[in-house]
Amino acid sequence: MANPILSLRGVTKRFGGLVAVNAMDFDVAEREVVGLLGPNGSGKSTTLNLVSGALPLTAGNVTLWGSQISGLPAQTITRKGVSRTFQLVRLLPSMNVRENVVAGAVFGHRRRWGREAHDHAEQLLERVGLGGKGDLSVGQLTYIDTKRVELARTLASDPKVLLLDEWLAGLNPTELQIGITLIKSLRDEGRTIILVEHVMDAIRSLCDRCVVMAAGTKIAEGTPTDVLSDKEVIRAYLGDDDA
Ligand SMILES: Nc1ncnc2c1ncn2[C@@H]1O[C@H](COP(=O)(O)OP(=O)(O)OP(=O)(O)O)[C@@H](O)[C@H]1O
Repeated sequence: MANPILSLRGVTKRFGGLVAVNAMDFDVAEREVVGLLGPNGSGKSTTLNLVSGALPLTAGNVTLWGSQISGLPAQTITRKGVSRTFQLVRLLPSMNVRENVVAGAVFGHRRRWGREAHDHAEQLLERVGLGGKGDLSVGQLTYIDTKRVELARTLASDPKVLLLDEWLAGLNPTELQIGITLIKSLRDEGRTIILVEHVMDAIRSLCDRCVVMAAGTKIAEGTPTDVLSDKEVIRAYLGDDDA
């Protein structure tokens, strides 16, 4: 791929005797939406953790615009423009919606304080469809709205590369459509997105390309239609007994 924004080469993570991520290689182009797929335990979240710097690599490297980011502290990687959401929404229940977003903004490449932080949080809330809800306590929010707060926090650092870890999981069909539209709009404003996702409708309508993992290893890469009809992918999802 010419000029990828993000590249993984030989990315490997061992936990004791377990190779959770095994020599993963793939590139992501600017403004591309790439789905990271695979059965439970195949190493998808760990791969996101290696890219975001939440976990150190055992081997290999990750580059952003050609310069190595693996090995840097997670906050530095965030400041360089790579930011992630978490599978379990991590909001602070003692803070209101706006304060939760401001708390997330502390790690951005530009730090903001006081009025500026407040106004920036309002813009982010507007951006994710929560305009006017900044004063609510997070306990008053619907499920999709907690996901929106999580997304607003992640957007606070204005990431070029956004890593979404099952951000659409648990949404009802109506919310899912809203969520898909929101992710598309983030791509349309110039962001590059890697998403770990199990919801096939979302994968088909969002992803330009998918990388499929099984037992830590990349087993397929291509368009959603191609990988979802790939024999090895089907076997990995169904398990050997059913193939
Ligand atoms: N901190 C850790 N210590 C030890 N083993 C871990 C750790 N994190 C993940 N693993 C193991 O690594 C493997 C890959 O896990 P990972 O969470 O990356 O898979 P996944 O594809 O994201 O799964 P899911 O779809 O269920 O979220 C699993 O066997 C898991 O038990």
